[in-house]
Amino acid sequence: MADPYDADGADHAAGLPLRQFLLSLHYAYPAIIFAYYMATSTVAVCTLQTISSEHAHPRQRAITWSLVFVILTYFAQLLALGIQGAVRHIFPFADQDTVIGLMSCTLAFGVVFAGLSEATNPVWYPYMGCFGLALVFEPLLASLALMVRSPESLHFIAFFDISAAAIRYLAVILALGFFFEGNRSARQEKGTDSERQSLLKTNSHANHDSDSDDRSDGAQTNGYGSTSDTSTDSNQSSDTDDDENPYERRQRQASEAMEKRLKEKGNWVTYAKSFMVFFPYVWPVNNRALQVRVVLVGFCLLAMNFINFLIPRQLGIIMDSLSGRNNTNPWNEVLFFAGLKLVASEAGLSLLRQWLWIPVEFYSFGAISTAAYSHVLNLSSDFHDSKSSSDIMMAISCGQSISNILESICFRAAPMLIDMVVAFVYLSATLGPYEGFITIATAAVFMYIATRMIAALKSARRNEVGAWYKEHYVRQAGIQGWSTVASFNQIGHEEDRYSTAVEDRVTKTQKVYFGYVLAYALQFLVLLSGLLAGAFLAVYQITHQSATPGQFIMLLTYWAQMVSPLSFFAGLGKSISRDLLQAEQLLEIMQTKPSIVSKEGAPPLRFTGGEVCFENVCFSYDKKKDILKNINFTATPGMTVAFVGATGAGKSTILKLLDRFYDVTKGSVRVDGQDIRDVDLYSLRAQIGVVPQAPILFDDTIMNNVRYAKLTATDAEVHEACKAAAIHEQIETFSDGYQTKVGERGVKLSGGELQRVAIARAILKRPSIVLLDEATSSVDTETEQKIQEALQVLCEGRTTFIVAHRLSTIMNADRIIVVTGGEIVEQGSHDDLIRADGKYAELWSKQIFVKPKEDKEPREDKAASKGRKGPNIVNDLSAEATSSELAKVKSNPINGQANGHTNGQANGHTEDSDDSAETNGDPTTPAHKKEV
Ligand SMILES: Nc1ncnc2c1ncn2[C@@H]1O[C@H](COP(=O)(O)OP(=O)(O)OP(=O)(O)O)[C@@H](O)[C@H]1O
Repeated sequence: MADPYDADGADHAAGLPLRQFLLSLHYAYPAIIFAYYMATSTVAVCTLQTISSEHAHPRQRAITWSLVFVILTYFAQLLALGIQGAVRHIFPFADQDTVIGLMSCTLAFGVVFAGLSEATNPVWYPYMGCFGLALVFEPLLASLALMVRSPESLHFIAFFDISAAAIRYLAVILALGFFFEGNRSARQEKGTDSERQSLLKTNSHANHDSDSDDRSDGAQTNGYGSTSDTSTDSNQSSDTDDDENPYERRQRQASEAMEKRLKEKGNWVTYAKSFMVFFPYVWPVNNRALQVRVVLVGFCLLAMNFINFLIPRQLGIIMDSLSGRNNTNPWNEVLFFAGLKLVASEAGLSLLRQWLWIPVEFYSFGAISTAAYSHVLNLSSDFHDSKSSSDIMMAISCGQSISNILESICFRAAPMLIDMVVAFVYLSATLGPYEGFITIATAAVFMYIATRMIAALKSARRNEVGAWYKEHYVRQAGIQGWSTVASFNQIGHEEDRYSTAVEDRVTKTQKVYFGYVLAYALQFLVLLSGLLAGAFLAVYQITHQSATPGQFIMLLTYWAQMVSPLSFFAGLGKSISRDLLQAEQLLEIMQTKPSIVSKEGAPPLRFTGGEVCFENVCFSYDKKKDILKNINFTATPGMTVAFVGATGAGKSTILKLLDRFYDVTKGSVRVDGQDIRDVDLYSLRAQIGVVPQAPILFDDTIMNNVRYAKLTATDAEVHEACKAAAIHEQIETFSDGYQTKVGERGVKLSGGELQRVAIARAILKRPSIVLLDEATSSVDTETEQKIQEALQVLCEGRTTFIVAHRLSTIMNADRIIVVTGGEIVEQGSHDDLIRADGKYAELWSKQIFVKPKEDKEPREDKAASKGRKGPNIVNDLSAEATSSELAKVKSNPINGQANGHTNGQANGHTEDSDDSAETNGDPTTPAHKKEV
């Protein structure tokens, strides 16, 4: 390449070492600036200084303008050199290192400028460090440039250079000055800040584009990943629904969790370490064969890098061979090229790599999903009560994101980076540093534009997702609530609602789609400009015999090969942050420890009859509001204890403590003298059978649902349990009998059938302690009677705890405990409590519990069944019993009034209601009403 200094006589033999030094500085200076900026910015991000930096610098704008001047001076110098070259017909118009140095400085300071102009509250040392470096290097470069010039070469351009350098130096000093002056005035103002602070929240970042940096911006404004932090966003979002859709809510919660953990951990490195919990699932720890596969995949990737390097080179060789520039045989070269293409194709290395990788990938996916599912099942009630099941399921399915992150970094980013570095080095080596510079500058501009475009499309994308959820919701609501829609004649309304939602979604999708098309167009324009610049340079070199046509072809092929890595890198940050957010949701679950676990080495429960003792039990769900206060009672083996009281009093909570779904806050629960916290949890639950208020069945056959209590039970055992639960005959009438599918959560069964299947399930378990939580609620009289009969079978001889609102169902319990506001206010038998004339008597008087017992049983049988030692649950009141019970209540002065009132009501009903009429929530019939 021609050296203009020779033409100008600037290069002296005596100044050769200085010239060499200057040459290396031209390359080193921008490289140092760039390396320093990237390294310190990475440290600032990794150590969360970008998040904690909260105060805007008062002179940030002035500093940014100083930087603009610095960049402009480099431009001006380049322009002057170009003009001089054009006027004097010299090309290249100056030393290669001088021009590359100026261009690289423009690029390096351009990167610094891009960072500074986008940052709201920047961490300053990366920027100030660059200015500091400029303070040292600029005078050094300027004086060296002067020293290596001969006096006769000090014409106009030299003076221009010196002036530009001087202005630049001044701009650097000004930038530093602004920084320190701004700091000083900020410190002074800080003292008076508190007095001046507005009472209203200021929106200092209103115009700040959050999209530029998901992480830091969110943290600095409305929290990490905030969804409504900019005016742009809020404006754009205002035309959509204000409500947060489930996707946004999950994203926001994950962002908040991420920010919280980041702050706790202090930096990204320790934060990333917490993901090590997934290591055993991602890396096949105990599987040597899979480990070997991973290593081989690594070799495949390296081989692929090498092939990617060889292919463009080989094309160049073929070209030169065809044009006779080298002495190779084009046939052989083409054959070799074909071989390379085959190895690089989907049928070559790629196939091998996939074959090696697929088992590893599926190992990881399977291992994470199973571990997450198992972890969730082993978590305690507090976790399951506080999380929505859809969120948990979403989080479990996020396992894939962990392997996505690793795959993106190890198998895509790393090889692509190697490809790009190799291409850059090879192009610089074969076509000179100008070509190298063009490559790197194009890549930098491409990346900048691509990341900016992705960020700019963020809010449009968010709107699209919101519209998509809205459409989904409207559709789902219409279909699920079809009967309501149809019966209220609102089909037209629903159609309109849906079409509006679809229109809205389509408009927003189009916006996003068009945005992406535009972004791609812009990115490819950048690439095209770079390619054209590179191609012109190569053509110049070919015409000046310093390059071959083969190298030109090689250049074009490398450029084509660089497109996909560049696009990938532009979207890498975004995709990793999305995967990280998803992984965060799973990590949160995986880090949750079950609150109810068996103590280490806890012995199994020694069951000796089923005595249950609550001693000074206090409990709170949230450690703030006391739900149970000082609960004391003992149930002897085989006893039936009923809990009554107002809704929300804490009755079901008592049952949950016994089943150890929660642990007491104070006091203890003992079974046969053993604190349930000291025994094996599994052995405790093995002794307890629960019939909940709303039993949940699996979407499976009745047979399998009942058998769930004892997976080894035979069909005959299941039939027996169902007979005992008085549901067998009904099941037999179903078209598929025991093989009938019950539907999701048992929706295909009626309430009474569902409850009896649940009772059959509990009977099959043969528990020693029975918990019935309003097991006969919401069913008709006849079904209730059947259920009560089934319960008698279940509870016989077992310690039984019943929660009931209908007092008629528990009046024969051995002990009735009245709970009010989490405290036991009364306990005793029905008669004792009626006599005591307290809360229970009051409740009793309010309930008209008159219900006919169809006298199907012969009198003797009835007497026999009365004599049987059963669970003492009343399934009904006989007419005599009813009269005597009411007489008792009537004899109470306090109840006389109440009774008069209730009787009045009952009588009122008697006159004008039919057989199915209910009074005060209890079914009544004319037969009894007459008696009353
Ligand atoms: N998982 C939970 N987390 C927080 N609070 C809860 C939880 N479960 C119940 N509570 C609260 O505890 C109190 C007692 O609830 P509990 O279900 O024991 O009442 P209850 O007497 O059985 O009521 P009901 O007769 O209506 O079933 C209520 O105020 C309820 O809101």
